[in-house]
Amino acid sequence: MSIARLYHIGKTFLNYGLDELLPQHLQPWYAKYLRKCLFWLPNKHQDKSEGARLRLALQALGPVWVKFGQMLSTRRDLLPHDMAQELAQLQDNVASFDGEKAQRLIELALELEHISDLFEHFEQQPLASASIAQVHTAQLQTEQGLKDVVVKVIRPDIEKQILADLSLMEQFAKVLAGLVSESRRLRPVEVVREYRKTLLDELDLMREGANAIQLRRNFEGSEALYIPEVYSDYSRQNVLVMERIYGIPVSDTQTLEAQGTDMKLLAERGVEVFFTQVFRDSFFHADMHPGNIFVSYEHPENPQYIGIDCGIVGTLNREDKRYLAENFIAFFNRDYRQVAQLHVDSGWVPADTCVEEFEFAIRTVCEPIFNKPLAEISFGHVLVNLFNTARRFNMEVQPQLVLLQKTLLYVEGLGRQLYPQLDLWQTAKPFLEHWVQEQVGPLAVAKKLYQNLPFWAEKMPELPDLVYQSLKRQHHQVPAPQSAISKQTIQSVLLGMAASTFAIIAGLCFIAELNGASLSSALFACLLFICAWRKTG
Ligand SMILES: Nc1ncnc2c1ncn2[C@@H]1O[C@H](COP(=O)(O)OP(=O)(O)OP(=O)(O)O)[C@@H](O)[C@H]1O
Repeated sequence: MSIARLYHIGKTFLNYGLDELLPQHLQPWYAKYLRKCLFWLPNKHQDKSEGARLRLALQALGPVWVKFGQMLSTRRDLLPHDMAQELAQLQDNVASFDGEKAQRLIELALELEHISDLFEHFEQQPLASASIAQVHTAQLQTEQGLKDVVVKVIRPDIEKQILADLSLMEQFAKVLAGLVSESRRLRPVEVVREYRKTLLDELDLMREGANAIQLRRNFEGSEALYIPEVYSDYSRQNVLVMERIYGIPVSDTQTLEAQGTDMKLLAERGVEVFFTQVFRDSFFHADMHPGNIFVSYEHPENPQYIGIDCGIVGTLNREDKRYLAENFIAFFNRDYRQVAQLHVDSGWVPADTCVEEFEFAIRTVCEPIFNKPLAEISFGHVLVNLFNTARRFNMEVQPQLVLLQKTLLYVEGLGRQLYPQLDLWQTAKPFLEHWVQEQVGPLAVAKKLYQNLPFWAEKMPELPDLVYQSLKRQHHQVPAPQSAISKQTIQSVLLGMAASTFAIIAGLCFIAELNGASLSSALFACLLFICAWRKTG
């Protein structure tokens, strides 16, 4: 750890008066004493608000801290609203690095003698430059002809810098948590650890490439979302080559309106794409800030999103998805008992939680939200409130849910910016209800049968053998008078098995939309079940 860097960080903190963010009565005496000793580092920005001072300090400390501030701005569950708003203004204003250097890095990574061995034309002047990577345009000869591509390359030596700053950040977080017990509520160590993981993931472009390929596959042929093609043969840990897209930045509402984009449809599609990613695919783009979303120039009446930068993605398991969907539905039905019960059932809060008390707490926090018209309610804020309440009842922090809530806030903000009257609940409700229905309705049963089919297909040939052996055993063991009854039982078992087979066939035909075959198989299954039942009598 560099002493000079440590001093620089401490100086910046004090010059922006960040020590004053902690109320005096919470500061231990030795911290106050130390502050007095450092008299030559006064707060030079007393005229500014706390949020503005924090924003400026992070900006002064460089990209790793700026990105940290950007991440914090999305943690509305941890920060006061005005501070989060301030931090949301943080933009990475980084100078680009030398284009020739970028070219050399690409040549080295792709083992090229010269960049022209692979690319027809490589533009040394970067198209964009961000804190971690820089993007250059080029043309690539592919099987489909000459294609416009972009080459993303990680800044040289950035990893060392990031690791050094991250370890300093971790030390600060530990000191803060140790010195001021009140600050533990903000879980500084945990927040920094989460940030570390996100940042280190972003340093691996192979990972980003793989995520983009998966998302592209999930939305193949979709009218709502397009993900550019990744040329994985030319992807390395620090270099990513992908199709160049031409689109209107989603924040440029003026151009979108000028070309006659159906803004309502565009806003609704944003919500639809998000819920599809979460509930259908369990794989969602979790870095949906406006710089990563474009809208195609084509078909403004049927607008299509284009998504880039798939470095951060989230996933949810089946149970999380189901409880989440049911939570939303219960919440919008104002069924707080159900919300509380779902939190217990899902294991998000301990099993011994008093459901009545929890229900009451949720009601207290959430009922005021319904003072607004339904169309104005934010799903993201509903989740923030729910999680904050649940945390008081010892809910463990679930990183996948935090990521989801953060993305939801982005999606909502974006949707309302495009079309202020966007009714999120009306857009999402049919989707959620349909999804829940699919999980518990007859289709779900049929699907489960379908999923278990390989197991039954494997076991089926063994069944006659098993029945035969069981008959043989009975024949040897059971005394004569009872064998007549056993025969009936066996017949009933066999009929039951045949009935089950036809029920499975009916389910499969239903999935394959062969309704006639499904109905007749179902009828036949019923008939066999009745026969089996009569045999038991
Ligand atoms: N496939 C593409 N086609 C056209 N432009 C692109 C493409 N990919 C990236 N860009 C441009 O490069 C910019 C930076 O790309 P990207 O967001 O992937 O980099 P980043 O380093 O992850 O930035 P940040 O972390 O700030 O989001 C984008 O905002 C966009 O302008």
